[in-house]
Amino acid sequence: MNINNTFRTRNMLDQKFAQRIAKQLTAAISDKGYASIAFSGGSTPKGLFKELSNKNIDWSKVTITLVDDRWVDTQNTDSNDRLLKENLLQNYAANATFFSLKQADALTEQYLTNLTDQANSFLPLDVVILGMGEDGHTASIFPCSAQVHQGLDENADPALIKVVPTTAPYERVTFNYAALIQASHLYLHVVGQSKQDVISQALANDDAVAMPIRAFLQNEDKTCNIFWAE
Ligand SMILES: O=C(O)[C@H](O)[C@@H](O)[C@H](O)[C@H](O)COP(=O)(O)O
Repeated sequence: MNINNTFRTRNMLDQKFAQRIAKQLTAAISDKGYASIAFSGGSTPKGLFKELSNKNIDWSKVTITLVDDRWVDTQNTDSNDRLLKENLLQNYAANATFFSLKQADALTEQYLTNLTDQANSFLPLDVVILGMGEDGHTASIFPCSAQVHQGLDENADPALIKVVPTTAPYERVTFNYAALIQASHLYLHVVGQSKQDVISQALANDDAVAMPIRAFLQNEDKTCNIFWAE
């Protein structure tokens, strides 16, 4: 099931979304003593990051990570790691623990096994914020990649996997569907009319391999909250 939260402006969306997330992280901390959240990269979430960084919650109890990252140096302007450090891990949120997906130079199976083992210390995530490309990819589960079935496998163990898209640059590291769908609070954050049209296309049939976002929007047991502004 999907709940649509539509806003007149991106700034209003960012403000309301940051309030909602801060409340849910605080509730998780009071419930179990800690909280974990995974953000998407790309251009959409920058305003949200800035709003959230100024929320005065107990960030020292929060682990922040990414749903995916490009396998580039963390100083590269295309690095989601860099995007998060420059825009979210500032102000109050600087006190959070950041779990980077780029912790080595070589992207090997052993690295991914070790990274998954480390991530298991904070899985399942309390909050996951997905983005979406025009092709219906989400995280780095790309329809064009040879790893799309692996990424969408609902029977897989929650894991971080390697994906090599053919329609986007860089090798990627991404949490798989099995890890992301376990989130207590699942969101899709998109802006602009073209993304709204992609969502309509995604809801028109159930072929998740063609549009991986479908696996999240059409999961019968998990509500996906769509936050959208023009
Ligand atoms: O690393 C990434 O690029 C993201 O995690 C990816 O899934 C992103 O959310 C979409 O591609 C939307 O990107 P925009 O916000 O730039 O449209």
